[in-house]
Amino acid sequence: MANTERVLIHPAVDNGIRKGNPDFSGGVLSCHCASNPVKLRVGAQTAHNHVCGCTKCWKPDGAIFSQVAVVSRDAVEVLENGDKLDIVNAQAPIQRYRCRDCGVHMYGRIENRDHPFYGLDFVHTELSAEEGWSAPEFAAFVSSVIESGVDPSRMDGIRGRLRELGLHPYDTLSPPLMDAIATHVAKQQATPAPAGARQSAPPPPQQEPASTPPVRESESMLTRLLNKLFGGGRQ
Ligand SMILES: N[C@@H](CCC(=O)N[C@@H](CS)C(=O)NCC(=O)O)C(=O)O
Ligand SMILES: [Zn+2]
Repeated sequence: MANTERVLIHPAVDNGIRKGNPDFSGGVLSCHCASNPVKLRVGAQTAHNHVCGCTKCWKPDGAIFSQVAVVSRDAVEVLENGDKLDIVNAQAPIQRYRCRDCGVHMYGRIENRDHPFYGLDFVHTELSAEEGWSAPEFAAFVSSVIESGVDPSRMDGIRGRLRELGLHPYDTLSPPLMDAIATHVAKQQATPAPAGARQSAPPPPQQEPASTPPVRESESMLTRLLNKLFGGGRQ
């Protein structure tokens, strides 16, 4: 059993996860500036809150993970000091708006209408004083923390701590979100499913190795899907 003592994930979850309030209807997020903070109204409850280990999502000082949720873009409104916002990377699938003074990311927006998550903005609800925001449900892009400098030898402890907290660790997104993405991409491409995939029952065991899809082919399909969604140059 890996030692999960002193493994810090994110301040919002390290002391246990607070339940969300289903009747909660939003609040105001502020950046970390002591004067003239950027303020953002998020006028609805968030969904799919999770911790993310990727290098792109904003993390508070000392945290290995970010905490990030989605909300309809219609519910997001910059209230004050919006002139301090810069886009971190205008080419990224998610355009993250950051306060140029304190570095806090206020929201991430997708402008590509073909993206499966178009219409949803990404927000860090810990930036709000209100309580009742949807609780984090899982951990995404866990292996990616290594890209931020975490020693690979710590991964068992980190995954163990996430499980203790009830945040199942995934190296991309959770299965429901990956399924939603794949469904969107399949509809967009209108690719006819292979005959075997259309069967409702599993096909009988194959005798001929040649009838199994070649590994390289299925790898490249997955790679194309991941690149389309998250950008980057996966091989
Ligand atoms: N291993 C990469 C993963 C980056 C990644 O794909 N992040 C996901 C989760 S936030 C994404 O949707 N990225 C799109 C973007 O950053 O615009 C990293 O850590 O930088
Ligand atoms: Zn992320």
